[in-house]
Amino acid sequence: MAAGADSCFLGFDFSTQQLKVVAVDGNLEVILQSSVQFDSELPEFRTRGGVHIHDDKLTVTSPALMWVKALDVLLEKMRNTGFDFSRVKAISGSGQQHGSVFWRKGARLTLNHLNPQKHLHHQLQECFAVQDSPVWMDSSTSDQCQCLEASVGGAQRLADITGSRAYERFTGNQIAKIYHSKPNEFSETERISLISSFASSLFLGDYAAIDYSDGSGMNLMDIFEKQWSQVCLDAAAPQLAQRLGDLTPSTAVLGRVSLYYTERFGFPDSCEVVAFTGDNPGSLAGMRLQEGDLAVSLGTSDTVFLWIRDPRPSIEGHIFCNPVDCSAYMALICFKNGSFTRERIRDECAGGSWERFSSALRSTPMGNNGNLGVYFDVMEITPPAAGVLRFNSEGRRVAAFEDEVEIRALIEGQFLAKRVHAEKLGYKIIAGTRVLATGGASSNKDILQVLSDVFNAPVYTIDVTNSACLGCAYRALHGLVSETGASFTETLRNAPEPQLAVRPAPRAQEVYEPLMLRYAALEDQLLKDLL
Ligand SMILES: Nc1ncnc2c1ncn2[C@@H]1O[C@H](COP(=O)(O)OP(=O)(O)O)[C@@H](O)[C@H]1O
Ligand SMILES: O=C(CO)[C@@H](O)[C@H](O)COP(=O)(O)O
Repeated sequence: MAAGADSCFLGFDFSTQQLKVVAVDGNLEVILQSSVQFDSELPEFRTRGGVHIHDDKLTVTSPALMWVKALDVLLEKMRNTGFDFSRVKAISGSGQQHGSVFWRKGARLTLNHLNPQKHLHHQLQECFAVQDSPVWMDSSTSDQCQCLEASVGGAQRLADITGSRAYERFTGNQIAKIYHSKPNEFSETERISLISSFASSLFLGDYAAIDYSDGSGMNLMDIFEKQWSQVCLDAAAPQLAQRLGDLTPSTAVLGRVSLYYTERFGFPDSCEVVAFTGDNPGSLAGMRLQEGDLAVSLGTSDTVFLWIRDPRPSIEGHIFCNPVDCSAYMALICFKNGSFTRERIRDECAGGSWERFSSALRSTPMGNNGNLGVYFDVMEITPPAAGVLRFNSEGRRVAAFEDEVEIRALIEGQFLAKRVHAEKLGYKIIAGTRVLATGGASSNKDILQVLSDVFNAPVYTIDVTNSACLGCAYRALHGLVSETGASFTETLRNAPEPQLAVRPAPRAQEVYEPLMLRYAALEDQLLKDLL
């Protein structure tokens, strides 16, 4: 696409631990990256890792106002670096998936009349019927999940409609919980947004539609018809369709930025807002995933995802509508024990240093001399189990490993799980397979080496660890031309290609093939023991 070099596109990501932004110019070069860490830069909200874990250890929320204030701070940071907002032709963005924002009656009017002289968080503080938004780490809605599956005819039937069986963190089940446990707040709610559509609403100055791709993570949308499933809506709460508003293609232009941004920051009044989406769909765009590639995101959560044409929903994993091609889909598997578990082991076994953590990986052999572990500090999503288990080379359970062995056992266990579950979904590693890695931990080459060895495939990365932001800057650009039929791939053909980061070691296949079988058997045993 011929976008002038002096034009610019912004991609925001409202993720679990921070708000981030990437700006690319018309030549697709990254010209700015910035972020606001919730814990350290907005300490007044008292989050740890961006969230509040409640006393039941199952309910996990974040204050909706924290995300608003983070946007105030981020835009001011950008202005202070001299960023020229008048160049911005379009913006888009993403949010951690599944989380929900409950707007109070009257909030739309406030959004429509934002005063450019004041901060957003001052104007929107009364706008949330539920102050603490449920987020993806919540696993408190097992009852609602059972109820939803029963009302549509079972887990597989629900997956056939929505792309996933019922999952605790999925928005429909979270809405059902709020409807039953906070009836007053629910009746005060005029609109329910995903975090992605909440964020685009802030820029539009009006309620923004939920896009097909992030909408697929709600257990409420028919992913084939691309509309709300009435039977699912009815199972969650009454009159839900009007509270959710319309769905929209992920490539749609929703409208122009509100006057608030043109007057306060100097955005041009022609600046378009392209539908925001989920952070994993955003990453698919940022890494410009091709069919056959496997993406591994090592953010707060770990995820594995693929581009697929012919979706066959099952009771494990998720199918989402594809964010850049309306006729395609993406498959995703999510692991909750990702970065926080790596940080715990880093603190306990490497004195809090990633460098020492890495050096332990370098000094221990592939296969860890047969020592293997499962590290589910909190109830895992894939598979639904909790606990930390360690086994020595004879398959006997042991209470502890030495520090270096523990570090390798954690990382090998995490990646063996990813390969085992990707293969369960039908994915086969073949010659030519590329593993594309992203997220905070993808900056660690020693972690990537283990990933490459376990998958016996080369691992590629892009320059920007936050591929969701980059992908959304790309999506902003593509949104401007998508109505002409221009494909995302064609529009972004000149964007930088992912670069080879590491190759598998020669004996990797020989070492990890048997370990995969051992790991799969171990997980099966863990699940049987729980029954
Ligand atoms: N050198 C490193 N090695 C391993 N993990 C790292 C390293 N640097 C950062 N991380 C991890 O990256 C995580 C943040 O990843 P990020 O993708 O930014 O998260 P999110 O988008 O979910 O907010 C941190 O929690 C941290 O554990
Ligand atoms: O629940 C899921 C995906 O289904 C998570 O992947 C969230 O989308 C959180 O993302 P990060 O903040 O970890 O990137």
